[in-house]
Amino acid sequence: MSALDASTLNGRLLFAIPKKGRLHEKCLTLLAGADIQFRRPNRLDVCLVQNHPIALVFLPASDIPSFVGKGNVDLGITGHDVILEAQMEAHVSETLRLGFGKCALQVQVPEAAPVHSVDALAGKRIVTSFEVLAGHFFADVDKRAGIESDDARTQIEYVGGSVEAACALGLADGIVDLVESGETMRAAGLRPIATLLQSEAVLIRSSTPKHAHLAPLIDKITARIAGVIAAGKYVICQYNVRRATLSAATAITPGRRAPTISPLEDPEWVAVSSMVERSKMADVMDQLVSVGAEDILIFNLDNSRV
Ligand SMILES: Nc1ncnc2c1ncn2[C@@H]1O[C@H](COP(=O)(O)OP(=O)(O)OP(=O)(O)O)[C@@H](O)[C@H]1O
Ligand SMILES: O=P(O)(O)OC[C@H]1O[C@H](OP(=O)(O)OP(=O)(O)O)[C@H](O)[C@@H]1O
Ligand SMILES: [Mg+2]
Repeated sequence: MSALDASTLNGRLLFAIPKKGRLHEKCLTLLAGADIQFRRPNRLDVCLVQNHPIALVFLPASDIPSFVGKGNVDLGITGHDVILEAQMEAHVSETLRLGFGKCALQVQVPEAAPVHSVDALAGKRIVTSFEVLAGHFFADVDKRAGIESDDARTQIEYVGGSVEAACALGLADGIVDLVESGETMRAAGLRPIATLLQSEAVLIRSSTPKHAHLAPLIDKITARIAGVIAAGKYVICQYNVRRATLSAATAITPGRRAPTISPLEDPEWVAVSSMVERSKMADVMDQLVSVGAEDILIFNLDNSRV
């Protein structure tokens, strides 16, 4: 493939995808589920989609909010946390929560430190990749502590990664970093003392789009991605139940709109089919058994439009 230039991209919807890190692989799975076909030549961060007038732009997750917010890129996937850090929440609309990349931004201190609330960190040194959010948070802490002189304020220092090493290296009294399983935090001998925010991956578009003609394609891609996400979130639960206990069973599986009820050859029995949240599936099956349902089956969904 020849090198890309601006004319090749002309008229195409630009869709930003995290080029590395925790969100990258999950985004590729989503694109495949939405049938967005592309071949990414080695090292190239822009590539054309074969079956839609779209170009994918592979960028660091933290740069995506400003590209979309300023309207250079039409659509993007990134973390809610980095939208707030980039101060782009007024410039992008978060149109879909994607259910992955879930984590919390927390203040952490060494296990053994005699620090039990953030107020004890007023005027101390904080290392983070989230200097804007940490700056606002500790400005409030300083205010509560009555710190007014610039010299006495909590110092916020930016690092690009491996934030958890800062305390052990003697660079910080505390850090502000993301926590998912807590494994990194515990391995670094740290414990959380406050949570700034919860985050997950989101689909975003510009609040002031530059390319009005792309709106229908943006809506179509959004609907496809929503379908893939819903297919992962729900299962189909099918079972047989006596007509006499049907209402008790359908109260357990009301479905999204209503359960499908089909007659069986035996007039005393019916088959019920209903969408159930995957996370509630085991509980729902237990409850169905307790009201006399039989032959309970669970089916995965490959895709959906719900
Ligand atoms: N441990 C985690 N679990 C879940 N989501 C996470 C985790 N760490 C980061 N994220 C989410 O992923 C986004 C991108 O962070 P990540 O650290 O993966 O990117 P990066 O810094 O570009 O990559 P890398 O750290 O590999 O250089 C974050 O803004 C956050 O929303
Ligand atoms: O609670 P856990 O499941 O352990 O996840 C949290 C870790 O994940 C991220 O690091 P990443 O993998 O992006 O490495 P980095 O520090 O080099 O950015 C984050 O900065 C934490 O260090
Ligand atoms: Mg990282």
